[in-house]
Amino acid sequence: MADAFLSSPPVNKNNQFSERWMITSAIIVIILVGILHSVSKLVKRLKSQGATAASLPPGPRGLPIVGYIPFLMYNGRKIPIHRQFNDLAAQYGPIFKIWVGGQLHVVISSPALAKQVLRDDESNFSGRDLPLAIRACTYGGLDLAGLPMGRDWNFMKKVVLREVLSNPSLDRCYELRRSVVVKALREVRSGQPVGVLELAHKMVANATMAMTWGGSDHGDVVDKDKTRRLGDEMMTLMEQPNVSDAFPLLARFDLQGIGRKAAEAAGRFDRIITSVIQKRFDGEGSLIITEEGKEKKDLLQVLLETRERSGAGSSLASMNQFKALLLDITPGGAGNIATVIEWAMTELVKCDKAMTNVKRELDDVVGLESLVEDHHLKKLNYLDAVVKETFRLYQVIIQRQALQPCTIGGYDIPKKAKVMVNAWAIHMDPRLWEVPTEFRPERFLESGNGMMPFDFQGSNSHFVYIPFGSGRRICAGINLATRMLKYVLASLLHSFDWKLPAGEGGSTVDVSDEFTLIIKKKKPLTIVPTPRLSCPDLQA
Ligand code: HEM
Repeated sequence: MADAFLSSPPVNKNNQFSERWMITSAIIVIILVGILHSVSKLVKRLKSQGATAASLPPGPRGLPIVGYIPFLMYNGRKIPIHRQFNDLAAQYGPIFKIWVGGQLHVVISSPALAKQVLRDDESNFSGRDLPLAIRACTYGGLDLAGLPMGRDWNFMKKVVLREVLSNPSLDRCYELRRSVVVKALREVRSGQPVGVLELAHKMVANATMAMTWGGSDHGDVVDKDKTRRLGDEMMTLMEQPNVSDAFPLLARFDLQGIGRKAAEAAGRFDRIITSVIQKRFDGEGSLIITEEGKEKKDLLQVLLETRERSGAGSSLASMNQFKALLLDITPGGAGNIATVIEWAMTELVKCDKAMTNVKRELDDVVGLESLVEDHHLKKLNYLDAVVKETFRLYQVIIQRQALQPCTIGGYDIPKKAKVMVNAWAIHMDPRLWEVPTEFRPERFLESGNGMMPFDFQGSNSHFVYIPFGSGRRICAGINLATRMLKYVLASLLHSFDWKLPAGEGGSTVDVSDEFTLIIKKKKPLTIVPTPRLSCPDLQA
């Protein structure tokens, strides 16, 4: 972040130093004034809500004004935030606080307290404090993840769960994702190293776009690669730490330029989505007729028909909310899925036993003469366990905001405090999981320990397993995420044998991670494919 402050362009070599010094000093003064103002406002707010420092959760001392930011960012070891929070929980307990600039963050690391936040007291913890870049990219927070829980959110969530991303709707657009995935498999060359994240991202993002609005294969409206790159650009901006988020008074200065860049990228994305929707209103490209003569609807078509039925033009059905929802699906959801695929492949190339088991199951269920198809997925139990175990190891922090002052675990939580459930810490707790750091898909196949079977809702595992959050604000894309992830992962594993490049062994694979909005692999996984199917579909 410091670099961003100091990187104003030099005008003249001779006075470069004094120019920089003046700009830097000016920025520092603005920051200090802004920070002091934010802090004094916050102290007043806390006092007015009756929360005293003594009744807040315990936590590490930060520095005046900036709070704990320097320790999180410059601790010399670059430890990702989910791991730092886990270390702090070991010191301060399952609920602790830190100040990030003028903002109070409360971090939760136990199933019982997660249940209170996500389920028992969910309407109070249903807020989301959106970073400015996310607001800029989602029409001011109009996407489903950003909308406050209320009439519009209820309507949109119902539309998504019952119509757009329901299983029947995803069945209807299977051909659209299949054609993209098969095309990408055909492009994989035997013996040539493949960057797994890049390939998975291309497959998932293009397939998601094809499912969502038909893509360029069906209507020549959108250049898929260009749109995917634009989506990446937006995601990168959303993930960047922004000083304006920690010190809202500085937001108007947009010191890092993140707000401006995000608004500009969002404008370009909006033009794409608007042109796609306009074509639909003009009656173009709404239905796809497959080779078997069946009509298939893409997700946008389902969305527009639902909007029509619900009375188009009402505030509930505001067009920007619908457009923002498309952004949740792609690029938002697609990026998450590709990241989890890279983690799953990483664990499998490291673990011969799991790789052998998953391949044996694919051979039994699918056979070496066929590609994986959607209908096979329900029978792939070991693959299901691999996916669940990958979610356990690489899941993330669930972010909410308190809408009213309240208490958790006996501590006061003031209104507007950011409440973060560190799902990763819960998934890694040795009191809850046997050898939690080990990749062991079998733990999701076993039964009889009183907590099985694990699902993705949180409640039947007593909040020990919460990769998609829980309660009414639970992830809206579970169906799409799990079906797409299993389909792409199974297709890659069944179509090719994957080996590490010469000289690398399973034990040497780098598994270091970093936290942005999700847990990402720091060093991309590169592996080498050898075809294993005698299947005409793969011969282009
Ligand atoms: C690997 C895949 C994914 C993971 C691990 C994941 C995880 C999550 C988590 C942890 C939350 C917060 C839930 C809470 O606050 O309790 C969430 C919310 C959400 N996710 Fe996902 N997600 C994934 C994929 C997707 C996809 C593909 C979509 C596509 C539509 C999606 C759409 C959403 C939306 C709209 C919300 C906000 C729901 C609300 O606030 O009501 N996610 N997701």
